[in-house]
Amino acid sequence: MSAPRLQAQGLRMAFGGLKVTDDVSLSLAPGARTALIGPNGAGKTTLVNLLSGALRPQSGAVFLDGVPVTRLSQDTRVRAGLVRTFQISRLFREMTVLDNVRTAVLHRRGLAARVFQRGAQAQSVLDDTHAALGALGLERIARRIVGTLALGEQRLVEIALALAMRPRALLLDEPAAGVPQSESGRIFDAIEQLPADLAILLIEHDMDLVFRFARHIVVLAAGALLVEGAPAAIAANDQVKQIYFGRTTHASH
Ligand SMILES: Nc1ncnc2c1ncn2[C@@H]1O[C@H](COP(=O)(O)OP(=O)(O)OP(=O)(O)O)[C@@H](O)[C@H]1O
Repeated sequence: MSAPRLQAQGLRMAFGGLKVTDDVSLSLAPGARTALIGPNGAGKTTLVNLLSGALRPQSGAVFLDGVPVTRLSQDTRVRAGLVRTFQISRLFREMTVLDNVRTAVLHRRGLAARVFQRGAQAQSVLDDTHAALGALGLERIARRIVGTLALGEQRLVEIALALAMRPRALLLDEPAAGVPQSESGRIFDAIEQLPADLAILLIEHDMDLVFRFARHIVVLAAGALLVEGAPAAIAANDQVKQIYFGRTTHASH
């Protein structure tokens, strides 16, 4: 059997005495559509930081296609295909959508320093740029200045940037955060169009969006993996209702 696309094994992280990641293991196959949920403070962001390399675990390991990446920097992980988007915008607001995505393509190719030189116009760079824009339906606004776009469109550009890095595993950290509900559907329409083979781990608070997206759900509580499974099983799980929603469906007798 081939290795999982993305795997975490026994990750542990504590801040002071607080166990924020408590022996967490999870596995995403190619094409996974997995959501990571849990109440505020459950440790979701910390787990994504451990997977992406923003934090080093105190113990445990992260593997990409079976290769340990635990000791690699965030940037090296990105180049290996382990890519995240951010809750906070990292876009160049004064540049066009096209130039933002092109910069990401150049970065992946290690050509970032040459962004304003002729090499940047190389056809293959433009091809990759347009492929990422097209995948998110952004060709129409490619020449617009990012700072002038609606927030929902800016979030789509962030995903295009991540896609330009040619991810094998993509960590989507609240892709619709701060976006009006009227625009969040469009973001998830775009997410549904992402390459089928890509393994995606989504952190999302909106349960409608979680259940729309996920084929598998991982529930964290107090830093530990509480339960994981198919969406229907998670929705029916009393422990999840108790800990995540603070209630159960059991009638009291
Ligand atoms: N650098 C840090 N130093 C100390 N404590 C931290 C640090 N980062 C996170 N924590 C604590 O770890 C716990 C988990 O935080 P984390 O942000 O990972 O949870 P979360 O599930 O993403 O929460 P939310 O849904 O509110 O974003 C919280 O109690 C938080 O206060």
